[in-house]
Amino acid sequence: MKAPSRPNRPHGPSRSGSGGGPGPRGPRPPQRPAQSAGLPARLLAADALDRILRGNASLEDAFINDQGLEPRDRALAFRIVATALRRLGTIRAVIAGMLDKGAPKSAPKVETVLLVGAAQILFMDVPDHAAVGLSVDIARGDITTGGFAGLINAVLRRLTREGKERLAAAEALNLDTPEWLRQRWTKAYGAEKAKAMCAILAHEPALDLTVKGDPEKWAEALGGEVLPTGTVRVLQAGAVRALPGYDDGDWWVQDAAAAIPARLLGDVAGKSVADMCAAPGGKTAQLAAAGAHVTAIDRSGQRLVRLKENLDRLKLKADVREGDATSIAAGPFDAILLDAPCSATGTLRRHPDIAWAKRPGDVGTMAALQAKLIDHALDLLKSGGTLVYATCSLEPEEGEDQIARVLKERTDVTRVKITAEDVPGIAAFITPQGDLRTLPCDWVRGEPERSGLDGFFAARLSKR
Ligand SMILES: C[S@@+](CC[C@H](N)C(=O)[O-])C[C@H]1O[C@@H](n2cnc3c(N)ncnc32)[C@H](O)[C@@H]1O
Repeated sequence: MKAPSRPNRPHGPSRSGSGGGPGPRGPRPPQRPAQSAGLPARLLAADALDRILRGNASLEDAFINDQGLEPRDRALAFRIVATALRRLGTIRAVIAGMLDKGAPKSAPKVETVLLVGAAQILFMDVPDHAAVGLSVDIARGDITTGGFAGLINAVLRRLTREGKERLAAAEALNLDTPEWLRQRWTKAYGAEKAKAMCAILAHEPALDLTVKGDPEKWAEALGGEVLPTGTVRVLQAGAVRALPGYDDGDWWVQDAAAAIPARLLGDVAGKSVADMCAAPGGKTAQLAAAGAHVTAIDRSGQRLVRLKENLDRLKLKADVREGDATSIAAGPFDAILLDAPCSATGTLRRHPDIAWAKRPGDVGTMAALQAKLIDHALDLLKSGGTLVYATCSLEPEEGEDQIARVLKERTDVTRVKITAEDVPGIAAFITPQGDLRTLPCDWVRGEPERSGLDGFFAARLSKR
């Protein structure tokens, strides 16, 4: 069963995977080829996955050191790792069922190589012999895993034969979303929504783009469709940088939900607007493209480098400032967008690593920081100015509860209810209180890969 990831044919090896008769631990691993065309992508995938699972790297950061790799190989490596992370609980259960003593503890990278191979065999349209053979090649090329090449070969070959039944049994256990998150979502949104959210997280999301010009034109050029909010959604066509319009700065990657908050500030042309937690700059770009004088603030210098690169590519301008938004001296501003740092549990479709990196305590830690950020943002706002607060979190402590607190504590602040007229297509996301709440399972648009959007919360406040 090769599902539910989207088809992906790597330009891979032609090796047969046959390696002679069985050895003491099962079939002998295939002979190592002189050069396998698909190997660089798998090596990068194994290295990145290892750094995520054992080095606490984020999915994004794990792919920073990929210089020199073909964009096509990089894109394939990324999809392998994202698939392995998206289905981590299930794949681990399947592998555990085939290893009496579990993966060797003395060589943790063996598990990584098995995960990389299993993700391809179970969920991607990669020929089985390529997935097995290249995993064995990775093992042989690493001193810590070389001695386990036979084991890896045997497990993965068995998986090609028995994967379907083993997958069905493991999938029934719902292991791909950590239990603490399932419980939280059930409490906040009910069992049915929580189940639907977990279900959509198993699927690779489409590529969402915010375009500078006419969305219809770009949807046609990229083979995508225009969503009700104006985002262009494309079933991913490989490397993003190779798509038409990238080099010319005609669009940028931004989830459909992430594109809504900046628009809740209304017409910002000519206004002074602070983007308080701005990097890597998706919302700064929206504000600048809408004609605002943007001050883009972020505490991370490294992330601001990316913001500047993004603005340069898009030919947009902002006053970029490195600083702590809980205390920075700036403004006052006509309007402020506070896209606050958060647990990011709304973005698991695109960042499946987050599900395994976060801990329950992170929600409270982020909520405390958000409260400080909101208070300072309000202080930097002109009287009569508008603040839009947003987080890509599904946790009420980082959304609804923040607004309830601020409205209770500050008499100089009122909620300006979000309405369906603010942004086309958002009516279904407006809460009874007049805030915005999207869930990953919203927007069912045919097959799951075309559906869904990030989980976001947004509220609009005005300072008297
Ligand atoms: C959700 S991301 C922002 C995404 C960005 N608005 C966009 O659309 O591309 C949160 C950002 O907050 C920044 N951040 C975290 N704590 C901060 C603080 N105290 N002051 C300023 N920025 C902070 C992080 O470095 C990160 O770039």
